[in-house]
Amino acid sequence: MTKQGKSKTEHTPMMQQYLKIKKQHPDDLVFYRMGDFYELFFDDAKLAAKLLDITLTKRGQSGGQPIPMAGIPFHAAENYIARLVQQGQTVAICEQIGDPATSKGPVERQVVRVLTPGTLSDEAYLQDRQESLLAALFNHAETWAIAVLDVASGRFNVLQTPTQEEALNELERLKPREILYAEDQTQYELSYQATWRAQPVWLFDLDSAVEQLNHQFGTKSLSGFGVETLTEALRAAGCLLNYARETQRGELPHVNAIAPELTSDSVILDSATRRNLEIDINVRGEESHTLFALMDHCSTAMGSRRLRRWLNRPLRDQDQLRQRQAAVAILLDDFRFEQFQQHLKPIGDIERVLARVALRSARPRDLIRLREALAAQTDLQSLLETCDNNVLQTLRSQLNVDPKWLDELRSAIRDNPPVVIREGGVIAEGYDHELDELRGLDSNAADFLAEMETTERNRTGLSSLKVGYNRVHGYYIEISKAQAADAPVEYTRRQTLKNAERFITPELKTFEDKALSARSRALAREKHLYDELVQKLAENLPGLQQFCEGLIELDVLVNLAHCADRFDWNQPELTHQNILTIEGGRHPVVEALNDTPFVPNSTQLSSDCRMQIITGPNMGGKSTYMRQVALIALLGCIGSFVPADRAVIGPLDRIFTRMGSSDDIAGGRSTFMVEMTETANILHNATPNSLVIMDEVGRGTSTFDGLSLAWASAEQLVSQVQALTLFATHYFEMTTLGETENAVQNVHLDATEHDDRLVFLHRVQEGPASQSYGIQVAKLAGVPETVITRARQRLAELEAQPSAPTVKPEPSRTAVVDSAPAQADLFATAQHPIIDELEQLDLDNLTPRQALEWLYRNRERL
Ligand SMILES: Nc1ncnc2c1ncn2[C@@H]1O[C@H](COP(=O)(O)OP(=O)(O)OP(=O)(O)O)[C@@H](O)[C@H]1O
Repeated sequence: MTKQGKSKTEHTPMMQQYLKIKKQHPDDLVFYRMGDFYELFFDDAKLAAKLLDITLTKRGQSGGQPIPMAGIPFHAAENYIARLVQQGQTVAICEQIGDPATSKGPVERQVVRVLTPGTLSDEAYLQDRQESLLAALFNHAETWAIAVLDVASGRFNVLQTPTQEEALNELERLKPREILYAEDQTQYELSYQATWRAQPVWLFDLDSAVEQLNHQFGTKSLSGFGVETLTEALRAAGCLLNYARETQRGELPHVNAIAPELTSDSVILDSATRRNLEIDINVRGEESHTLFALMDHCSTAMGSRRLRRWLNRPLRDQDQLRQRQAAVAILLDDFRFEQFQQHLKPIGDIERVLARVALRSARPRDLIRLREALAAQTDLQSLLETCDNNVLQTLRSQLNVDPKWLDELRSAIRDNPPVVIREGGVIAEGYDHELDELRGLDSNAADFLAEMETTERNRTGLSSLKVGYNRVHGYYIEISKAQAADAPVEYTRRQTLKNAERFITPELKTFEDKALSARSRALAREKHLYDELVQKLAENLPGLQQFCEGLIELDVLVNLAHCADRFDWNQPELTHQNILTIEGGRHPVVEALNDTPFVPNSTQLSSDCRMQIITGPNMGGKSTYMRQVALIALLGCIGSFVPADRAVIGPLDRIFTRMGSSDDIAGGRSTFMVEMTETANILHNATPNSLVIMDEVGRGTSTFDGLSLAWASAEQLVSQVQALTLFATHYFEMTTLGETENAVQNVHLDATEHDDRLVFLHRVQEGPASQSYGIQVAKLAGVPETVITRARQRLAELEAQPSAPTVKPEPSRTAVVDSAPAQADLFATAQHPIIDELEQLDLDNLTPRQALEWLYRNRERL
């Protein structure tokens, strides 16, 4: 049992206060403010000491037991809190709100904020180029609902899906740091670290959700947002809003709208596809060498976050995509994007600044950032004026903000203000008459002190005499130890230092009272003015948010133009025909990383050819080729130009990939199980508008099982599903599928042996591959020579067998294995040279001796 359980009367009054607060926050680490420290007690202290690697101490005794305690200096708390929250903890900040001078017993304290992984808005806790989202998941019957809020920007979305699997896919796309769910429902394993938090079921009540949301947006009905019928999503949204308010301990005025995200609007990418295409996380779970890492040259952090969101949610609305393309094309003209970049680069993260304005936690430097952004308005608008394009003209009008805000911020805030308003020095001179006057009194002090120092030094003849000020002890006259004994009698000792004594005089005391009061009045005035300014900005939030939205979208479009120019990408054509044509396509990331020139390849998928069966040696470039096709399609669906000489992209609804393999140890699934689950998902959900990438399906099991499964899956995809499919395989027999299915084309990647070296051509050519080169590739990879030699021998033996064992078809497999040849590996198809020679022997004209010699010679070769 923890010590918190002890009877209340056994604790000191302060501990009683602490325990009362802790009881209301059983799951949070309570940061209990004591002077210049936040203290944690009992189990909180032990956990924090472990997670932060700080010292665990003891504080006196309570209830007869020493109290475990860990302390964090107030001024360094942000860093510690950030580390705790990153590790999935929640922190309740409990401040002193009473006045210690007048309090009887412990000072009154209150939790002023709860920091949780999904509700952060302070700069110190957030990653620049990544959103930190809060979500709520709710399931009722056949509906799965997600509400998602970015507290740091105010964006609030809801969506519903008909299956759990799709809902989990959406969570994988959004990657919320914290997910709320009803306590009678389940939490799920996701591929990234998310904190799941159970909430009482009644918080998902529909009526109170609708009421809360209307209250939040100041509306009577939610129909204007297009979410009225999404009842399950509204229940999730209600619970989420309540939680966000609780943690912020206040209103969220920047959350002023809710928007539905319809899954039917986007090209769906499941989590396996997201991982395989390495959109913003590579297969090793890192950010490097991803499409996002390659493309992110956004000028602002908020632009980067938006680009990431676009890449993760490609769109189906071709009109919208064409408009984006047209905007990118205009920005490319005369390198216009470079001029925009110049003006966008100095702009800070005002999306988050505005959220902090709304939450009244904006710091002086936030306002400077806002000021800098507003200062770019005129230049950006006049640049946009020259762009004849709908999207860019809409952005231009979005950037319209009343110039009075820029004027106000210019006149109100000093150029290099301190980090916090606490010590003052933020409000500029000339902004407020009263403040200037109070400051005047304070600065006159400097003259007064200098004058006093001279007079007193002359009067006393003490050369070491100095007049000074320090925050703790106030004003003083300092005299060195050696001369201190000669201080005049009216000097009263105030403080003793190692080498000096400090004194006060009645005259200095009177001055001190006056100066300190002017200083504290000036500080109070400054704080008041600052709060008033933030309040005024907060009241004008929608206009500023619209300005910010305009900047973000402009930044992303400018970035797309930058990429098109830098990587030599071209504008794809979007069509309603169900085709995918690529000429001279490249894999953008492989191309950028490789030292050697990238070999472009073309692709043609249409009703005549719905599936390419791709064969070729390991390392030949099959995976790269297939990924490049998917990435080109994806880029086309965000409105970007693409790495190809020419591309025509039909209407896509989903991109599926089944590639590589990894154990899902956490989920308890073997490599083969993962492979088959992903294959099942594709076979169930792909449509003729889906792009399907299958890499080596079936390789995780025995040859015949694997080949049969690969065959049947491919057959189903091409004949029933009719999806646009790229199917790479090492099962050479798969290349005969085209004999029965017209819409199947064989292509291969090739290699040649040159001076005993294997050279990969990386060129996609028509027809099936003729050789596997597996052993040569193994040699390249450094497999020991003895093993390579033995492998060659074994290969020859296998190839020399008259025929490999045939499969006895089970009834259910008949269709597959009827046409599946006996030996299932590409190695086996190349005829051994000895058999070639044997076939060519002219037996009728061979002497017995010659025949025997031939036998001896060739036995040696085996
Ligand atoms: N078109 C290309 N141009 C230049 N280099 C390429 C090209 N395609 C692939 N490569 C290079 O070849 C390497 C191997 O390619 P990839 O992984 O696609 O081969 P693979 O055929 O899928 O191999 P495996 O069957 O072993 O998975 C890549 O890492 C890349 O460096």
